[in-house]
Amino acid sequence: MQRITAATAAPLFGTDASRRIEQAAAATLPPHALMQRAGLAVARLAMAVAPNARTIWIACGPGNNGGDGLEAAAQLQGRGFAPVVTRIGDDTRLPPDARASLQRARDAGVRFADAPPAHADLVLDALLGLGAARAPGGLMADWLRRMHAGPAPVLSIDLPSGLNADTGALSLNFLAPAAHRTQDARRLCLSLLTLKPGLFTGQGRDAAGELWFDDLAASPGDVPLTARLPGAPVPMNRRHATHKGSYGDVAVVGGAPGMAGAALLAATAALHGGAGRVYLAPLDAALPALAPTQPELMFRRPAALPLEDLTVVCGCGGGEAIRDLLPQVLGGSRALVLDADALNAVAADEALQRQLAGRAGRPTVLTPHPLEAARLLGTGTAEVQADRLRAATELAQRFGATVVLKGSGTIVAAPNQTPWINPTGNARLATAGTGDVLAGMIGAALAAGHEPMTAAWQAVWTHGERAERWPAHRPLTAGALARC
Ligand SMILES: NC(=O)C1=CN([C@@H]2O[C@H](COP(=O)(O)OP(=O)(O)OC[C@H]3O[C@@H](n4cnc5c(N)ncnc54)[C@H](OP(=O)(O)O)[C@@H]3O)[C@@H](O)[C@H]2O)[C@@H](O)CC1
Ligand SMILES: Nc1ncnc2c1ncn2[C@@H]1O[C@H](COP(=O)(O)OP(=O)(O)O)[C@@H](O)[C@H]1O
Ligand SMILES: [K+]
Repeated sequence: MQRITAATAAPLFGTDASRRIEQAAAATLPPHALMQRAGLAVARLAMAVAPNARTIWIACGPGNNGGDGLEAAAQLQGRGFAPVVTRIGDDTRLPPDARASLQRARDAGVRFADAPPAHADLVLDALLGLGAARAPGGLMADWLRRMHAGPAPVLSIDLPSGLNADTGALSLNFLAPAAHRTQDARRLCLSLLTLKPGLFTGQGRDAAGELWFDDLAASPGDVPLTARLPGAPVPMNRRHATHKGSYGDVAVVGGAPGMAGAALLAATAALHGGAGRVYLAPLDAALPALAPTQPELMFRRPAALPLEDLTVVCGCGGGEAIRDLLPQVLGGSRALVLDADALNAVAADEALQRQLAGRAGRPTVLTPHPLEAARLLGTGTAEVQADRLRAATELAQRFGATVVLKGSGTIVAAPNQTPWINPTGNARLATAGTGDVLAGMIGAALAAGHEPMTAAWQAVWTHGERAERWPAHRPLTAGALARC
């Protein structure tokens, strides 16, 4: 069993892939062995979380997720704990593994109750796992809301019940409204057999909490991955015999009147991200040609940039004015990061879309937030958020570019490659300008010579990790994030 952290590199398997792995593993093992391993893993983690627990409420559902809970109940009872099991479902329809575990729990003397105990020191959510087919309702919904509103830690078995393993969409939102979050009890999830993408994106991170993994000693074999966790980037090795030209030139094009700050943030981030030289080409011609707090930045007119030598970060604070420059930028830039207003302009113009797709082969990274992604796909934000992996992959395929779909569990996708899901970052990043900082950081990584997917995930990982390291009592600003 291992704790999953930001530094964990691991394959992720969606529902179908996880089921294939489970079937292959079960075929080589004695009957019920996998569920016994699952129950033991759950019991071990439960004992570590609440070693002095007097009452452990285990809420079991009608399928094999419930079976894992029953197996854990038997294990805990045998170790001197006092689990109380409440169950939903019809005994005659229990799958064989779960039925065997029900018998073991009964044989061990586990207490079964019709209603949850009035007080529990730990709760195990074994209601639904991979088989969640619709939103929990009735008694199941009541129990889920009750366990997540209470003071006891909640350990979800395999998945928080109702969380879609593929998308991270939560069919019953049992999370307290954001303003009440300081009162949340500890939340944990022990993912079994495989790690699932939905745990890392959408509502998955909030629903799961602290994440643990046990592979039940089963190998994924040759089942294709659905996505990956990247692990921590290895810092770039700067050789002594290098110079500023070795780390590439970034030019930021953006900053229409009233929005100069966005371009300045991106340029600052590119500089602090290690670019050899950074140019700032504001769209507001009235701007002074110097940023006094950032004298390293060199100001140029957009038309004077030698695009074919540059990594261009385009769009930050670009407003409407960016549209007229896009044909040149798309056609000429050696490497390109398209953000914000540049993405909106592309979304509104089919000629620009064709030009963007025509860059295939030249490094290109698009950094939409969900609304920008929705505009590019011609759909709505809710549809994008309902399946972030699919939205990012579809955009990457459509435009032949690397796509960074921002938000909790940022997705990095590229044509015909397994997507990455970024595990770092938090809601302190929900402040104006942090996206501009990310675009600048990706620009610096591209300019240093990383291929686009690597440049993107490394910058996204680092950007999120900076927010996690930021002291809890100090608000994070985009300017500070750019200078970390
Ligand atoms: N076999 C093994 O050895 C191992 C199995 N493992 C474990 O098995 C889990 C997968 O088990 P599973 O396939 O039985 O699915 P599960 O999540 O229990 O749910 C299916 C049941 O729920 C029902 N149902 C669905 N939605 C509902 C709703 N909203 N409200 C009410 N009911 C609802 C659905 O009914 P139906 O849709 O048919 O009406 C069906 O009865 C996996 O996540 C892992 O924990 C692993 O530990 C490895 C070892
Ligand atoms: N709740 C959150 N959890 C993790 N990352 C977040 C969260 N909110 C925002 N971010 C990150 O902050 C950045 C915001 O970018 P964006 O929406 O473009 O903002 P802006 O346009 O103000 O710069 C993205 O990298 C996004 O992934
Ligand atoms: K569960």
